[in-house]
Amino acid sequence: KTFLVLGLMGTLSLGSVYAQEFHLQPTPQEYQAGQDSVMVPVQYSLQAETAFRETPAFHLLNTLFPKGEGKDGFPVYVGVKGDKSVKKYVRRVPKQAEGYYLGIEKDRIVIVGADERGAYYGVQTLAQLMTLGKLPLAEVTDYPDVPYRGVVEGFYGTPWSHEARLRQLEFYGRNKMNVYLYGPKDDPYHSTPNWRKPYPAKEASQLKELVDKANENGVIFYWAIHPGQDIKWNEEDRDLLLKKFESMYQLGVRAFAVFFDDISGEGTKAEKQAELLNYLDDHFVKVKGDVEPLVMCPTEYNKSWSDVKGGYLTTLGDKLNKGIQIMWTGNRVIACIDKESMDFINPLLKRKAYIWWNFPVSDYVRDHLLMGPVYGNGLDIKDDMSAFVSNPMERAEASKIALYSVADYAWNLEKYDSNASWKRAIRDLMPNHAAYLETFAAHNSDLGENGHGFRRDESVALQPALKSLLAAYEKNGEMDEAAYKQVAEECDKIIVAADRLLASKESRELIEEIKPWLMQFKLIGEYGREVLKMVRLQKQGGQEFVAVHDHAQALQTLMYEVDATYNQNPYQPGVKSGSKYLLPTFNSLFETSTQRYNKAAGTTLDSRAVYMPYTLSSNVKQLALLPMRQKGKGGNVSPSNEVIIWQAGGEVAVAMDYVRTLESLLVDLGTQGAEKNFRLEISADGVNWKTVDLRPVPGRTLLSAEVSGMKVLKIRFTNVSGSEQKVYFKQFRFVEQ
Ligand SMILES: CC1=[NH+][C@H]2[C@@H](O1)O[C@H](CO)[C@@H](O)[C@@H]2O
Repeated sequence: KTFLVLGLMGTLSLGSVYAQEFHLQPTPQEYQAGQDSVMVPVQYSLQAETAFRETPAFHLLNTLFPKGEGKDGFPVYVGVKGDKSVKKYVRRVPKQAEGYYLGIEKDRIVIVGADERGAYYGVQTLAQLMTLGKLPLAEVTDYPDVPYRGVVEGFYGTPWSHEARLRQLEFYGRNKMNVYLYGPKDDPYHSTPNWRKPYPAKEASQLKELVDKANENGVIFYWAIHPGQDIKWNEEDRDLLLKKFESMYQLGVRAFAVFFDDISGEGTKAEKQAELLNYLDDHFVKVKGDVEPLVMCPTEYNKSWSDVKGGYLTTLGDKLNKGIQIMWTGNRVIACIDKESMDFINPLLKRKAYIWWNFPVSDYVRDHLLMGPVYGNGLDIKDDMSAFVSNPMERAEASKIALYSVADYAWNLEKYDSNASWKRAIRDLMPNHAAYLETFAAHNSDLGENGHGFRRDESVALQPALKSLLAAYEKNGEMDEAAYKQVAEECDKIIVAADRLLASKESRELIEEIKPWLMQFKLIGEYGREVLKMVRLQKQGGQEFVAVHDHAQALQTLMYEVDATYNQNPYQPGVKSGSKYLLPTFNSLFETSTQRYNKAAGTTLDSRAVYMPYTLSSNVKQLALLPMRQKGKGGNVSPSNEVIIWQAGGEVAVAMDYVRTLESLLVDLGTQGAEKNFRLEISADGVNWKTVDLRPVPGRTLLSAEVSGMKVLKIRFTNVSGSEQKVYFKQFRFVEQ
């Protein structure tokens, strides 16, 4: 039970305010603070075995006191169960691994770990209490629910930088996370083609530095290999893999993993995978004697991909040496973990699954940031999993909001409170801008439509006002004044928050990561402000509506430009913000108010809310209504599944809002030889046309146009065969430079 009697007397004027919000992270199993406190000592005298001085706990302790260690300092008794120096307290120490007892008394501080890492965690907790300005007379009896807690850097996309990883490892130490698994999919020495090769000198020395940093912070650095796509099940590859592990061992790595996820072919065979892992276990791990248990990620790593009757999972469960950990992402690739998930997998694996939780990873929704609370995992499964590690975003600093709460959850499941933890995570990340970061994070948490169907809540506090404002106005043109006021105030908060964060001196690495989203966020706040004015003016019928409408459209264009300029990756390019409720609501209000104004004033103001720089026109009936899609820095005409009856001379044209420069253009009519019957033309002024070559892509019906560098205002594609053509309209897509 955690009860925080914080009746710390007036002496803690500043502290007592802060103390009200004070909360140890992660939430301890048991924390009892009395009425009294002692001054934070400026010096300490160490009462410990000499061996203690070699441990990370000592190095951390030694940084906590301004005047360091001295024989007249405040006595600090610290050690692990069995040490003479702390014998008196041994009964207070929890039996769980990594547990600790921390006692703050009038004349001493006592820290006893169940083991070395427990002592380190006791010092981390002391460090947090010392920020209170005075040390409460307190007792903390604490231990983790889940044995392994931390992060697997296992995402697709730009691997974290060396500096980002160093910062992460300190963060893990502070949050009592004890594992970091290095496995970035796009590191060529982790995966195919170079998993067989040792790292080049620079990368090798950086990895050594990471291992040292991890050790300092009580973190087990797991190096993972991802050989499955091209591994041969023979002695040569097995020995090459062993040699690679040996080269990593020479760099200081003492924990190893083998990932077989996202592969096809020979490498997916369970018997072979088990044979290899057992070989490594018997001939490397057990031989070295100072290496952590092996971890493996199976090819069938989630229930929706598993075929229990096929026997893949049961083969691993039956054949893998008992000490080897097997990872699991839950019922689907992206899924929250609950009791039912664990009851499915553990019997098959014949061990507690090592949870690889795919959140806040965003490599399948790269235009979104996942800054919301960590919620949806069961609070009743602490005894069902051997680990809970999070696969984060490629934006390391932005991932810390979720990672803070993952640490909180995995340490003490029953006491976990997702919303309270989320607020603390934000304050921990930006103490001086917490309110602004919370405003931003609240509206940047959902993923948008995605292939995994995984969604998150967003704009939770504002949702009701957004909904009732929209409903009142759209259904019967009424104004819900209370909702209007709340949304208007939120727009002001959004604009201020974006500016303050963009200009902040604090956490520059975070701001640089999320800058495009902050820019987009500000534009959304300004857009919302204008749209609210439009709604008000439309009801009054004032002429000023037009000017405000045009300003709102200008903001739509600026939002489009941000989306088309930044984060242009080949998967989900662009910058989406407030995409679940905030922006859709503003867009609906924009469209409805403009349509209503047009009707009343007989005007033809453009009521399309989502800025679209490209306009389709066609005299081919079945093409005329196909929507244009803007995607990243380019556009495409939505394909049609029908057979198109394309009359002789029929054409499809795309007009740009202003002259742009093309990089590439692809057309696919689903029939060979289409380039003989159709002509592609480009115009930079809408008057003069130039025919462009259409090159068939070998073996496909795809035609590629040589347009790189061409200025374009209009594109035209015409049936010049002189007769009707029956073709498909599978692709018409261009990319700008
Ligand atoms: C175990 C596993 N392997 C893949 C898969 O989960 O999906 C993740 C999210 O796309 C991706 O980052 C990861 O590399």
